[in-house]
Amino acid sequence: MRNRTVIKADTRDAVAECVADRFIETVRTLLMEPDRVRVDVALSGGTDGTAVLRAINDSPMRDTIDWTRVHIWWGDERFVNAESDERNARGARKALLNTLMRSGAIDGSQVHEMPADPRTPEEIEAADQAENDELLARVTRAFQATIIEELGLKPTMSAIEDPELAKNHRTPALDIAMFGIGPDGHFASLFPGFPQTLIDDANILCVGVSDSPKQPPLRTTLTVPMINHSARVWLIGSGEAKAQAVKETYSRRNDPDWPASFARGTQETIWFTDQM
Ligand SMILES: O=C1O[C@H](COP(=O)(O)O)[C@@H](O)[C@H](O)[C@H]1O
Repeated sequence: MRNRTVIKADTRDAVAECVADRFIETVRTLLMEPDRVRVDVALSGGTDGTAVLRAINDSPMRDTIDWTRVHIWWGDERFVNAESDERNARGARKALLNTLMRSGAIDGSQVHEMPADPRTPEEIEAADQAENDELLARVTRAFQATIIEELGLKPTMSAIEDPELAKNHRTPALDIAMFGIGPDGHFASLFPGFPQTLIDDANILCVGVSDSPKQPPLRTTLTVPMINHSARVWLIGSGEAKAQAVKETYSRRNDPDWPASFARGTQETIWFTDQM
């Protein structure tokens, strides 16, 4: 098993601060690598994910990062109107990104939001599951093309026969992917017993969920193959409500009933908690 670690802090706030400190230090270190052009990170919504972003925002070390070379992604998103408070991206803007954008440290081209629902409330109300599935399939296919364009070329490029061409292609990979863990053990929008959790085709990087057990029902999410190409996968679960999920997801391997048990970074996989 590749590098599974638990980092424990005493309180929920201390967990968020600990992740924030590690995030800042890791990004700074990566940006110092001689060949490094940029760092790509995936953020999370939810209570823990948003607390981490606030802690980064409040850190005296925040501005020691050269944010002009940091690109922002999300592990999952709620497929609702772009301005909805339910959007993980909107939560992230309020907690951190607005500060960075206002100061000019980050610009819009570095922020890669997952798609929002373009429909009117009436159209959403009238849509059936088949229409939702079709729309989600369409927008996630388009977003997958963005991932490939930004983070590497086609994940199947290793199959290309021309070795010279193949050398220039890499599997899309994030440098840091952070996830909150739900009390049911979900991470991103990969829920217990859901088929999306079981996708193991490396060509499928991003998919839709039209019947999420957690509101809102329509979502987009990175898949396990995409997540597990990340160098560093960080899972955050604080508070008593997450205690069992943290324990089960850390101690199990690839258990569909505890989706975060599938998480595995190529360099490190860390559970941050105040519970174990
Ligand atoms: O719906 C979601 O839930 C998880 C966990 O959220 P929490 O409120 O239980 O901490 C979150 O990580 C994910 O990004 C979000 O879409």
